[in-house]
Amino acid sequence: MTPQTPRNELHTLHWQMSLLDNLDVGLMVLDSDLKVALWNNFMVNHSGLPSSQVQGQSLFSVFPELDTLWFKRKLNSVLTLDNPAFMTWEERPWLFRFNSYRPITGSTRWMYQNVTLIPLTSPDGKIKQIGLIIYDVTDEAVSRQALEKANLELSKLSRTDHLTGLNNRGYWETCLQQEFERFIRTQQPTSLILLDIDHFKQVNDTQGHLAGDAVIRQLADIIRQMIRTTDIAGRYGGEEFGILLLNTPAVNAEILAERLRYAVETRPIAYEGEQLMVTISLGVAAADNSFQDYQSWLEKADQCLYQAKESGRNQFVTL
Ligand SMILES: Nc1nc2c(ncn2[C@@H]2O[C@H](COP(=O)(O)OP(=O)(O)OP(=O)(O)O)[C@@H](O)[C@H]2O)c(=O)[nH]1
Repeated sequence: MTPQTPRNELHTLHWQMSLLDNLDVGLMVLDSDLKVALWNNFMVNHSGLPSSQVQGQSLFSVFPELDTLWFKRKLNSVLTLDNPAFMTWEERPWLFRFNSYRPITGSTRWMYQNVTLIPLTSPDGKIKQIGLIIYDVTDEAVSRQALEKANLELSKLSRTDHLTGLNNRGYWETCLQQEFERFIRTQQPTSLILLDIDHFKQVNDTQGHLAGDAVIRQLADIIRQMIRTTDIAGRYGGEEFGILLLNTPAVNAEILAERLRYAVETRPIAYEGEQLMVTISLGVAAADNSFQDYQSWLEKADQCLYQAKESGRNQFVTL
């Protein structure tokens, strides 16, 4: 070693510290008694606390809002197992409640963080410390959440009927199939109502297609108001609707069928200053072990609906 070496090492250490200080990630070192030993500029800027105010202080006295029990357990496991640990924003959005200053993500108030905890050992292997690296992942978190929201919206749209907001035929039929399979497994009573607007062609022909649409929407509203949250309603065809009633025997499904029939018969539909009156016919069929598949169940309800039409409309039929 030349006499210059210590000065060179000091010099190297100095610029290394300067680099660490100016990294765009949070760096901090905790002693084994959880006092702060290093606090870089990122932490100063985002916490508003200068190094002089934090260094040598217990982390938990500087940040009383930290979840002490949980975080101490994490820190202790890093110290005792000598293994790094990671915390992602999906588990906990942030460790330190710093404001978010990201320009493209003005929608969030707090900075989302990923945190890495690293066990640090002194050259003699005796003194243990923990290094914390805090990453600002606000942009990633916000765009991921926006994407998830958009996907949810898309999947909702793909199973929704545009005119009524009820489930569309494809999705509703999938539910029907699932519920039929559940019935076979559990033998819990499950019923199905198919309903259709009477002489709907006349509404279209005399009042126009838009009036017809208003009638379909109003009927969907009545269905929505009258069913339970566990029931599943869908627009099966043009002016035909299906309702799946979970945990409901036919006798109770008939009560709902009659309530719907009565509500439609007695509630005039306002359309462009006119009061339109319509009626509906309904077929009610409970799931049965004799059905081969869900289509047989649907056919049974359709036969009932057909009989209701044949018997004069504005009524329900159960077979
Ligand atoms: N306005 C409107 N009409 C529709 C829609 N979908 C289907 N229709 C009409 O619904 C009518 C169905 O007529 P039909 O199947 O003959 O039955 P109906 O006149 O209701 O007679 P019954 O069912 O026997 O009482 C047709 O005129 C279709 O054009 C829709 O989304 N909007």
